[in-house]
Amino acid sequence: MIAVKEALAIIEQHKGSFGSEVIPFEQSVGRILDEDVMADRDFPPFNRAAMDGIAISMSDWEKGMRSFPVSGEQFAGAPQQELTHGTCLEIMTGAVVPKEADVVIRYEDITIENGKASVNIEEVSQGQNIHPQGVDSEAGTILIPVGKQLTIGDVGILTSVGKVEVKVRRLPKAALISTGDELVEPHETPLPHQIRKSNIHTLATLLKKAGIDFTIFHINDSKEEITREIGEILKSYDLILMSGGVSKGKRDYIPEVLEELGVKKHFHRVMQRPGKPLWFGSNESTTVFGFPGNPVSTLACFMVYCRYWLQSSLEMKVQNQHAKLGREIRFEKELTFFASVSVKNELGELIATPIKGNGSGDLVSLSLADGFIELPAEKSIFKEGEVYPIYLF
Ligand SMILES: Nc1nc2c(c(=O)[nH]1)N[C@H]1C(S)=C(S)[C@@H](COP(=O)(O)OP(=O)(O)OC[C@H]3O[C@@H](n4cnc5c(N)ncnc54)[C@H](O)[C@@H]3O)O[C@H]1N2
Ligand code: MOO
Ligand SMILES: [Mg+2]
Repeated sequence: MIAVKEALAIIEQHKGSFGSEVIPFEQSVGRILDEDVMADRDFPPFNRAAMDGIAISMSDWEKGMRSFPVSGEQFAGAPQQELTHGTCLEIMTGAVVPKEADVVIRYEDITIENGKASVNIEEVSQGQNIHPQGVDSEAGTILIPVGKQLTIGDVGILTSVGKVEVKVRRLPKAALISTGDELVEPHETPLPHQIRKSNIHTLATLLKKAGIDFTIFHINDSKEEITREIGEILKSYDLILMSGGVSKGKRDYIPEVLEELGVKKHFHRVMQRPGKPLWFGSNESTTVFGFPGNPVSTLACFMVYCRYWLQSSLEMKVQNQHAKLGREIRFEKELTFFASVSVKNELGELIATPIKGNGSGDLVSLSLADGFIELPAEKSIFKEGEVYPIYLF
């Protein structure tokens, strides 16, 4: 059995790589950019009026002019005009500042009467209310660097530079497999000795949230069936997430079958609760997580290990989150404890309060949980106010 830290290090060593793909910008938020996005022109691309008003020349102002005949209008979307010295042009926000003009004065600061604009303020400065060409970014500079996870703010940049399609890192194609003779579909009525599947649908929801395509399978607890089905599934998927069948039970065949099928075991069992029997391995094309079947274990193992594998594989820069314990908790075993917690934000601080539940089979208590807090194996008393890593759903 290995420690959590060692398990994570092994996962990092066995990260995947799925190449890249080109997708429409509409689908790009959350994806990892696989090219630099450059400014195709200056930002802004011309001296842009930042206020509605009039455009004048500073040299006229310096000569003492305070009243300017209006010689025309410069609207947004119209080609640049040339200002005749000794006059002004009315100008709208977003318009190109006319040639020879270098000051924009707001309508609030002028009075227009009989075709003449009189300025009502004492001072103006060269360039006022003008957003100069190239000040935000010059043509050719990198606006979004390779490796960045695209955000809402990036959509505006992509479209501004004409990137209707963008190269991103491809995501793994996943298979989700539930195992167990006791499981029936959610729409079915279970017999007294059966239960409805839940883990696989929780995992499916997590993958959907991550934008990962998946197919759901079910395999019964028969060694022949497991061998046949997994043998087939291994041929077409980058990632297999399984739930159940990895512990010590007489029909927990998953670890031995995977190894017989040539999937190399990288570790089996981690010094943690929940999720101790976690199995992780891979062959040249497919990575396999065998999550322990108890619902809280499956979820915790996905949150801690599978997400880490995805982040490593996609070379994402991730900042680990931490939270303060909302109340004292004791855990005597020499295992890392991933405690289910409800989380609230109190004046900018995350407060994680452990949820009372009945162990890793208690999926009802998960309804109150927002994530897991990681309490290290070396300690057994965790005091209110202490800060620990947190994995939020
Ligand atoms: N002798 C030992 N027994 C067990 C140990 C151990 O160390 N020694 N470990 C326990 C721990 S910890 C866990 S966690 C479980 C892991 O069990 P398996 O991964 O082998 O899973 P199963 O035996 O197939 O099922 C366990 C439990 O989970 C339910 N389950 C499974 N799949 C689903 C699903 N898709 N949706 C909902 N529930 C599911 C299943 O019905 C069982 O109740 O082993 C302990 N035993
Ligand atoms: O890992 Mo098991 O999840 O402790 O029940
Ligand atoms: Mg079992």
